[in-house]
Parts: sequence; structure tokens; C-alpha cells
Amino acid sequence: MSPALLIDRLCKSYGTVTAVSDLDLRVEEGQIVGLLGPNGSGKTTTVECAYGLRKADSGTVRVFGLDARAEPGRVARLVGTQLQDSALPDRIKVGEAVHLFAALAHRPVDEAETLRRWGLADRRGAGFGSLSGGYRQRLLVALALVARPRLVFLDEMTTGLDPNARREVWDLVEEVRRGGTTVVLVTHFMDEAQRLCDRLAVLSRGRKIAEGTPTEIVNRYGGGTVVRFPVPPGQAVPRLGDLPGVQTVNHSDGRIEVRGHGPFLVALGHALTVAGLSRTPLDVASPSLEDAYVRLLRREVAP
Ligand SMILES: Nc1ncnc2c1ncn2[C@@H]1O[C@H](COP(=O)(O)OP(=O)(O)OP(=O)(O)O)[C@@H](O)[C@H]1O
Repeated sequence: MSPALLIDRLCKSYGTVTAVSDLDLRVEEGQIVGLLGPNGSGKTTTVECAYGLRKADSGTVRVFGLDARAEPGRVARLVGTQLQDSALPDRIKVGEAVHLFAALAHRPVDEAETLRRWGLADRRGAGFGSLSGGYRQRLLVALALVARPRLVFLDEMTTGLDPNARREVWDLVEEVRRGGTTVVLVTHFMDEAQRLCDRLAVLSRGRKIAEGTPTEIVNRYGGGTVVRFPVPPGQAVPRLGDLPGVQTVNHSDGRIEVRGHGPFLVALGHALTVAGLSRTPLDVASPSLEDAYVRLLRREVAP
């Protein structure tokens, strides 16, 4: 079965600025895949080349096996994309926008149901320009889905939403995926990526520098889990540095800090029990996706 999206060696420059360089990306049908990366790393350019808004300098994009360059019309019917804020006129009403998009679609979703689902029913008669940032955002995401795309690109879909609204949008995106739509999500929010994405690709300066599930990224780049505990004066401490998975051990001021990965927690617990320290309170700090992301990018920019 063809993947929903297959990008092969995509390159795109704007004049002398290289926006995307030799980028490969594979998105299987039914997945939510996140594109992460700092400002200007090439995420939007990648997405825009993938759905045909921009022409790549070289490389290929296939959507469900169709070559996007050779068959732009067929590809356009399979993909949906979230418009930029500036793409809708301020005076268009929420209900009119949904109606317009539905009228253009081959097999549109139910308009009333869309308005209800995205919390827009009360604002059906409001002009786009009068909406708060959060409601604009909801409308733009809702419009991306009106034509029931099999693959949808959502670019910073929860920017400007309050915490509750973000969670509501996450639930809706999961529902969209359950309905069979594949999602490519551009985001700067690590909690969003962790919660929604099956896989992540991290871009830096137009190149893909890491890829994997959120857990793989955390395990690979997060720097390991840190366990800290106090040691009573006079207490003999076992040799922790030799335990499997332990990376570093630091003693200072009656406290020990052990950093490690993989199976080291079990080995550490066992060693402490054998040493009579089973009741010692352990402070365990596991790295988050944000920790991993920040470390990865620091490593990238390090000379
Ligand atoms: N239309 C354009 N003309 C000239 N340069 C552009 C254009 N669009 C993007 N760029 C440049 O291409 C590079 C990649 O930009 P892009 O918008 O793809 O990055 P991004 O990762 O989506 O950034 P952000 O997180 O800020 O949205 C940047 O250096 C940007 O300045």
C-alpha cells in the first residue's frame, strides 16, 4: 500500500536562501506526523511543496502514490490544508465560509455538524475579522476538513488558543484521524506533539536532523533519566557507575545524582536495596520531549 505522503530528496530555495535541502519524509496512512523545528527551519515550505502550493526545485512528492507534479488535480482532491489567517476576507461570515468551502467540495461534510463540532455554531453570523484569534483558528482548521481530505496539513493549528480550547482541538484532531484521515502537523508545542503524533521529524536549517516516535526521540536525545537521593553520613554507597545503563554518578553535599538510560532504574533500585538504602526517598526526573528537542537543537548549533 502506498504511503499517504512520500517526500524524496526535496529541495527548495528562495533566491540565495536554502529553505529545504534533500528532505525525505514518509507518512503512513492513518498516522499523525509532526514536523518540528525552529523558526525558519523549512517546515512550512515543506508542507507547501507537499500540497502543491509551491514548486520544489528538485525532489518528488507522492500523495497516496500519485506524483504531485504530474497529477496536481487528483492530488488536490485528496489533500486539505489549513489556510493562513490572511487568506479569508474579514467580512466573510463564519457560516458563509463553511458554505463556500462545502460548495466547492466534491463530497463535503455536513455544514451544521461542522459548525457544531468546532464550537462555531453560535458564531455562524459573525464576520471572520470580528472573531478572536482562537475562533479564527478553529474556523481555519474546520475549513481544511470540509472536503473530507484523506490527508490534511495543519500548520500551527492551536496557536492563539486558550488551554481548554487547545485540548478540545486535540480531541477533534484525534477524532479526525479515527475517521481515517492522515494528518501532518506543524507545531512548536511539544505537549501537542507528544500527545497527538505517532511520529516526529525535526528540521533544522532545511534538513531533517531527527525522526522517530516521541518516545524514541526522548530516549535518543533527552540525556537520560536523573535520580537524586540523599545519603546518610557514614553510609557506605555501592559502586553505582558500573551498573548497566548508568552514564554518570555525582556525589556532592550528602546527595548522589545518577544519570542513566534503559534498564538502569531497576539495577539502581536493586543496588540500593542490597546496600540497605531501600527506604531512601528517590527523586526521579525523566526527560520530556521538550528537553530532548532543546538538547538536539543545541547540539546542532554547537560549533
Ligand atoms: N516566500 C519566501 N521568500 C523568501 N524566503 C522565504 C519565503 N518563505 C520562506 N522563506 C525563507 O525560507 C526559510 C524557511 O522558511 P519556512 O517558513 O519554511 O520555515 P518554518 O520552519 O515554517 O518557520 P516558522 O516556524 O517561523 O513558521 C526561512 O529562511 C525563510 O525566511
